[in-house]
Amino acid sequence: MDSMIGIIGGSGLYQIDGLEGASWVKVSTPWGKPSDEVLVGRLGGVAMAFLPRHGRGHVHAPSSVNHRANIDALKRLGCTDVVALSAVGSLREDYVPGDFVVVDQYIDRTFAREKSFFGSGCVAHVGFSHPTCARLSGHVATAARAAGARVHEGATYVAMEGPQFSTLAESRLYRQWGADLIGMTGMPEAKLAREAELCYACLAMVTDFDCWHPSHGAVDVAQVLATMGRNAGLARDLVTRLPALLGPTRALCPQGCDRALDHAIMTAPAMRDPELLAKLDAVAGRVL
Ligand SMILES: CSC[C@H]1O[C@H](OP(=O)(O)O)[C@H](O)[C@@H]1O
Ligand SMILES: Nc1ncnc2[nH]cnc12
Repeated sequence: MDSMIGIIGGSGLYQIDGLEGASWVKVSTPWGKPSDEVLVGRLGGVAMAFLPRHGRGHVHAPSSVNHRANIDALKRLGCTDVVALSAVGSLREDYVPGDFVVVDQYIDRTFAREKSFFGSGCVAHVGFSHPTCARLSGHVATAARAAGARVHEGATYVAMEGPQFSTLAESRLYRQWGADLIGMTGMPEAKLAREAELCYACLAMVTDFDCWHPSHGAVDVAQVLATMGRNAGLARDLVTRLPALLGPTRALCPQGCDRALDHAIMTAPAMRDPELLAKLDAVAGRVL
């Protein structure tokens, strides 16, 4: 199968450079509008698609990002792999602003978002014990190191609703839970990518110490933007290294991300809602 790499850019990363034949493409989805048009092109012989999560100019708040439309649009364009870039606060002493961290677990504290493509009329339960793709995450770590970043592999990301930053009590609680990083957008993006059978990896860029650290002031947007400003070049550089690592064609995912729906759908074929099935054409067409 041909590879196509989708990149979701987070706060401070609203475009990438170097795509050959690049153009912004409007993608319609049955789930509404994606955050923006998608920048589609090729790099090193591999197709790539870039979508800024908050839209160019940062117009969508964390709770109003249409993650279903974003993931559907990338799947519909033919993406096989999705790399999500995210600004995060660190909940650990040893993950400092400027570090890059490959996420491998999540705690979902969001509550005001659509979290599934499925529902009444077509019920599905995908496995999610390992929410990211280990193969893709490995390539992302390699690319980030090659670009010169300090990289940590394996971290738990707590996704909060926002848009306000956390209270001190919450920040301390998340540390006690064993969370390493905090952000507002990792969920339900990762859940939806799994439902859409996409290999998904998240590279988090530490911008601050949230508010728990006794020797650092509480996070504010100025801090996040200042760190992102220093890191955006690194982020763009590592993205250009991914095609050579993934290659133009791709073997089946060893972890089965690309077959997540094989045994997930519960609703009897005769009882499925044709309207919902039509909306699931890109996400679940393989098994419906
Ligand atoms: C500008 S700080 C809060 C904002 O930054 C992060 O966004 P993203 O994950 O898209 O990089 C965080 O989740 C909040 O949305
Ligand atoms: N401290 C923090 N909390 C939530 N989201 C963030 N994004 C960047 N820093 C953050």
